[in-house]
Amino acid sequence: MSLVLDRITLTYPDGDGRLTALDDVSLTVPKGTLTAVVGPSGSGKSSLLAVAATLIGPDSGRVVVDGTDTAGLDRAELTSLRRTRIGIVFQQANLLPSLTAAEQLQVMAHLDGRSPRSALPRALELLDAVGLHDQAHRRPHQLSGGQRQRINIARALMNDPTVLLVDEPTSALDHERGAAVLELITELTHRRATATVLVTHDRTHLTAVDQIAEVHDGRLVVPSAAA
Ligand SMILES: Nc1ncnc2c1ncn2[C@@H]1O[C@H](COP(=O)(O)OP(=O)(O)OP(=O)(O)O)[C@@H](O)[C@H]1O
Repeated sequence: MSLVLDRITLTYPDGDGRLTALDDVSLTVPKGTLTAVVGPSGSGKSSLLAVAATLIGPDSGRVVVDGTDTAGLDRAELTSLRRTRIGIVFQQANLLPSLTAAEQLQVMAHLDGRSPRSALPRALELLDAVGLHDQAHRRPHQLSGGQRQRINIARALMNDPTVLLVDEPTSALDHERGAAVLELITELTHRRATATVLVTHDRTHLTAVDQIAEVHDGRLVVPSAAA
């Protein structure tokens, strides 16, 4: 099992009291499978992703990434775990305007203390995997929204993560491009054997997911096998 959320409770300060964003949530995502997290606005989807990414520590419960219980790790170890085992795709691509597509990916290696030059072959391989091998030299303003989102996905895979967390990747895309990006995420999940969690409020493209986790008011309603 690559990602296990075990009885997670998360609260935020709310006036004099606390707001419960996640209430006893348990979810297991095996390698090579895709779990969609769906639910209305404010139900707790982003909170669940942030806890899975170890960006927020829960009030209680365990987050286990690739067999490692993250509760036992200090800040530096958590940073290292995030860099090496967890790929995160945020809603907006947040690409650096002055860098080419290949350089956006090479930066990830640089952050990890490796030389960008040595990371070029992997960057090109991943750009190829997301169908952008002929766009490696282009900068963000020369690319479409769908292409930018593909770079965003390729960048998250740069350090070969076991867990891939994706937040609303299709929200800035039209229907066709959204479907293509979801197809790509599904294919990469299988090919690269990542445990992938995809947060979305849009159920239209969810035909190929392995599991749908529905969140309502911070509770997981039905973790069920997808049709
Ligand atoms: N930093 C915060 N401080 C206080 N409350 C927060 C914070 N972040 C989220 N919340 C609250 O926690 C609950 C869950 O929010 P969350 O962002 O996880 O929902 P969501 O399902 O991702 O919503 P959306 O689909 O609108 O992005 C909401 O009631 C929200 O107002």
